[in-house]
Amino acid sequence: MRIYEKAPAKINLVLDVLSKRTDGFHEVEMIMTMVDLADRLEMEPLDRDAIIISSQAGYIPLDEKNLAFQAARLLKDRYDVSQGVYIHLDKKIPVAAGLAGGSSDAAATLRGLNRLWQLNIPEQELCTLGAELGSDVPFCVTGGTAIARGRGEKLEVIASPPQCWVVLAKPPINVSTADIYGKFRLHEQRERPSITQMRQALENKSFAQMCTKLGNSLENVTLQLYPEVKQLKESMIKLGADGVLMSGSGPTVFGLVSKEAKLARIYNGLRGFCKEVYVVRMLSN
Ligand SMILES: C[C@](O)(CO)[C@H](O)COP(=O)(O)OP(=O)(O)OC[C@H]1O[C@@H](n2ccc(N)nc2=O)[C@H](O)[C@@H]1O
Ligand SMILES: Nc1ncnc2c1ncn2[C@@H]1O[C@H](COP(=O)(O)OP(=O)(O)OP(=O)(O)O)[C@@H](O)[C@H]1O
Repeated sequence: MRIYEKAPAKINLVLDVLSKRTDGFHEVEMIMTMVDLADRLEMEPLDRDAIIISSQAGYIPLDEKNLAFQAARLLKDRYDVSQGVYIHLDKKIPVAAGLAGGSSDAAATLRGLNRLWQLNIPEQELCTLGAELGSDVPFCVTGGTAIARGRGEKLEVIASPPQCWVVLAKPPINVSTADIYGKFRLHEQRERPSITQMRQALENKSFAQMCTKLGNSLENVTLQLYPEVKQLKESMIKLGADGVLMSGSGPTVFGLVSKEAKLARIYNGLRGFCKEVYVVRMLSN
C-alpha cells in the first residue's frame, strides 16, 4: 500500500509575543492559517525496520535531522511499530522561510503513518506528539485557521479568512527562528497586534478589516537585521498589495490581494529582485 499526504504552508496573520519563559521559549498568541502551497508526501511500508527519506530537493537533510524522519521515529518508538517506512518528500514550500515547511512535513508524516500503520491515534494525541517535534507542528496537524497559544501548541479553531490571493516572496537569506526570538525585547515594542480584532475581522469575513489588523511582533527584529526584508515589504505595498506582513520569524513576506487583476503587476515587480515568488490562494476550512 502506498499513501499520500499534503503538507501545506502556514502564514501567521497575527503573532503577538507575551513573555519570555524559563524554558527558553516565549509565550505567544498567534492566528495561523494555511495557504495552498504544499509539499506532497508519499509513504510506503518497508520490509525491514528502517526509516528512509528521499526528496527531489537537494538542500534538506535526509537523515535523522529531517523532521519527517523524526516524526516517523517518534511514532515507531511510542507505538512499538516494527515495520519500516519509505517516505518521499516532494518539496514545494521554500525551506527556512517562516512558512513551517519542515513542521508541516512532520505533521503530514504523523497523519499519514497513523493511517498506514492503522494506529487509530486521535488527532489531539497526534498534536501532543507533534509538540515534541516543534512549536508549529500541532497547528500543522490540524490545519485550518486557529489561535495558537502557549508556545504554539494550545489550539482554538476559529473562523477562516475570506477568500483572497496570497503573494509570497522569500528573499535569498537564511533566518534562524531561535536568533530572532532571542533578539526580541518585549519593552521595545511600540504597538502590540490584536488577536481579538483579527478574530473579529475573520468572523465578519471582512477582507479590508483583515488587512488592517495584520501584525507580527517579530517583524521589527528581522527587518532591522535584514534590510532586504524591509525593502521587500515596502515594494509589495508600493506594487499594490492590500495587506502586507512578514510570516513567522521570516524572511518570507506575504501580501494579501483581493483582485486578480492586480496580481501580474505585483508578481512581475517582485520577480525583478526576488527569485522565489509564489501566487497562491488562502485555504479556507
Ligand atoms: C515563528 C513561528 O514559526 C511562528 O509560527 C513559531 O513560533 C516557531 O515555531 P518552530 O519553528 O516550530 O519553533 P521550534 O522549532 O519549536 O523552536 C525553535 C526556537 O525558537 C524559539 N521559540 C520558538 C517558539 C516559541 N514559542 N518561543 C521561542 O522562543 C526557541 O528559541 C526555540 O529553540
Ligand atoms: N522536511 C523538511 N523540510 C524542510 N526543512 C527541513 C525538513 N526537515 C528538517 N529541515 C531543516 O529545518 C530547518 C528549517 O526549515 P523549515 O522549512 O521548517 O523552516 P521554517 O519554514 O522557517 O519553519 P518555521 O516557520 O516553523 O520556523 C532547515 O534548516 C532544514 O534544513
